Amino acid sequence: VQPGSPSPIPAKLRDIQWGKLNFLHTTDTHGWLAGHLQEPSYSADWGDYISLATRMREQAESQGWDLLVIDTGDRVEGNGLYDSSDPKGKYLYDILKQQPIDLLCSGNHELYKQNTSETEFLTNVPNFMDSYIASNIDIIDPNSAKLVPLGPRFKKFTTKKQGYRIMAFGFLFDFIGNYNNTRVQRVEDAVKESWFQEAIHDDEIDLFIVLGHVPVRSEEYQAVHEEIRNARGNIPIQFFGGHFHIRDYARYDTHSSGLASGRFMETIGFLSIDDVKSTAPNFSRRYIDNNLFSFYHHTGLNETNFSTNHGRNVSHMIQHARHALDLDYVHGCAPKTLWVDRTPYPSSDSVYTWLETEVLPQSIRNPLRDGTSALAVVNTGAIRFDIFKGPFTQDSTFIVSPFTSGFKYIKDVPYTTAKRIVALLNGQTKIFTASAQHPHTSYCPLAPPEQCAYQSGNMATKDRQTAYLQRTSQQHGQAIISLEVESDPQYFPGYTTIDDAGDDGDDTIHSSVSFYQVPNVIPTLIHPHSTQVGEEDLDSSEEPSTVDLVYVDFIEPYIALAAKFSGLDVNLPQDSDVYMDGVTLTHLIENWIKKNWKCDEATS
Ligand SMILES: O=c1ccn([C@@H]2O[C@H](COP(=O)(O)O)[C@@H](O)[C@H]2O)c(=O)[nH]1
Repeated sequence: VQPGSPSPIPAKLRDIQWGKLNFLHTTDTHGWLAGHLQEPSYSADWGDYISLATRMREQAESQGWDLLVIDTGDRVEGNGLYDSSDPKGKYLYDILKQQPIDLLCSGNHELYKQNTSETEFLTNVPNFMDSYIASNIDIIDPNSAKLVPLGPRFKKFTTKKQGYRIMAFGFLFDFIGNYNNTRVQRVEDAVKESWFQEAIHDDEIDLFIVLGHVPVRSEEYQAVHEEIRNARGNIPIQFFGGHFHIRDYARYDTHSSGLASGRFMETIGFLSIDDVKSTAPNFSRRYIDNNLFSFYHHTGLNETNFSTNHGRNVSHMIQHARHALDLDYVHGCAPKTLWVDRTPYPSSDSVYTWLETEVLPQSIRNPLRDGTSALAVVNTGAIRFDIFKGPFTQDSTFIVSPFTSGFKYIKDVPYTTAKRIVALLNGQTKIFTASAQHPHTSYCPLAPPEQCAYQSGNMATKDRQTAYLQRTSQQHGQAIISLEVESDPQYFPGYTTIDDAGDDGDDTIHSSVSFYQVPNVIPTLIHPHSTQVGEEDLDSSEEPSTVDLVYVDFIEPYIALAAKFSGLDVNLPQDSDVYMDGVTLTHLIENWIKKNWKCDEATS
């Protein structure tokens, strides 16, 4: 663990159930290799995870069983350890590669920017060699300028102890937001390729493993499942997924299942199959809270014999990197906790309400447009994490808002049209999220990813969810999107997952936390600033007739689409301009906090 990280709180735990074949799974770690320094439940770091995998592998192998380690992508963007260095990821890749990962693949965040995907290709793929699978991603090789596979399309191997013959694939969902130096083939098309058909017809296979940065309930995985089933009947298939940042476990049939292991190093997913070759293989899943209390419990070890030298050294590497990046530097102190979706929006504890009532009105400004009102539109997915009461550090800056998008604007838009654009972006028709042809699309580009799981309505135990949601919406006037289990004062709050195997998947027995729906975008009307020195800003209670429509440039394609539907005659990007040169949402938030959140006894 990192110095200063909080000790885990002892809790009642459910055991893991070992099988002859066992897996540890991470996904959507987004640079959180130091663990959570403000949350005891998730305070273990990548070094501790290395110790866990080593100890569990030792124990499995001593019984003649196998253990495989899997990661399903989005390892970058979302934490100071990755985002605050120059170049980004200066320390991350060396730390990541310390864990012997047996199978890994790319997420969408590895592909948003040219330099990220090129680093993936030139550094991370070689670090993991043939374990890195890219079944549907190509990249323009920066050396040859040729389009080549990002990594091998599949991996065939035999497990060390049981000798299971495995064929593994590694997919990315049908992502369309990648930079133009990469090509993502639709999964539904990739499975029709001859290399895939040959691979699934290989007779010398006991088990297929499909890993992917793909939600476990998705059209993409349905297509892979169907293709393998059609070719190979009842052969066991184990899927590992991610992207929606949720814990989830789907049973597709008696011989296949899919595990999703959360986000941000909160969860280490465990899965076992016993026995792959039997007529009725038994699958067992567990979502392990990422802390030493859980790790000691599941290995039967303790603080004197759990950590390996290698694990401890990696914790030191992380500590050194955090120190070099000055991640503990305090910019200010939050007077209270602000939540992404653990409180209704709008409300005084919502990070979005804080943004739209305080940060944006006081920070969005273009002196050249001082006489004009602005409607600032920020996508809710641009905010990645909660802000906890207390010190707001250099690390927190990137945890909350890691992206490098600036602000652009369309000038002099009729205010009614601007409001219509916002309404469309937030619309129930879901034209920007899902369509009639693809109601369960994995791509929902505006809101935080966990919201997409709820938007697509494609969750476990749907009937129970629906009944519950109807009841709670009536009670609270706003949709709550998680199920509550009985709350019990002897438990502290945390994940209480309901999946296709029931409600006993989490290792730690928690009391439940409610999650609420948030819109795709939040609009903030900013009244004109005075152009005269010393004059007060104009106070306008009246609605403006026109506004500058200001937005984070990441959402420009969706603004363009909504503008078209709203009858606004603009051609983007030609008709838009930079609103605040070189300023990102991250800068705005950091500067506002420096000015407004002083540390004193009450807040630090
Ligand atoms: O530059 C960016 C990139 C992404 N976003 C937001 O993030 C989600 C995707 O998050 P995942 O971790 O891949 O699930 C996307 O929907 C956007 O809302 C962003 O705002 N800016």
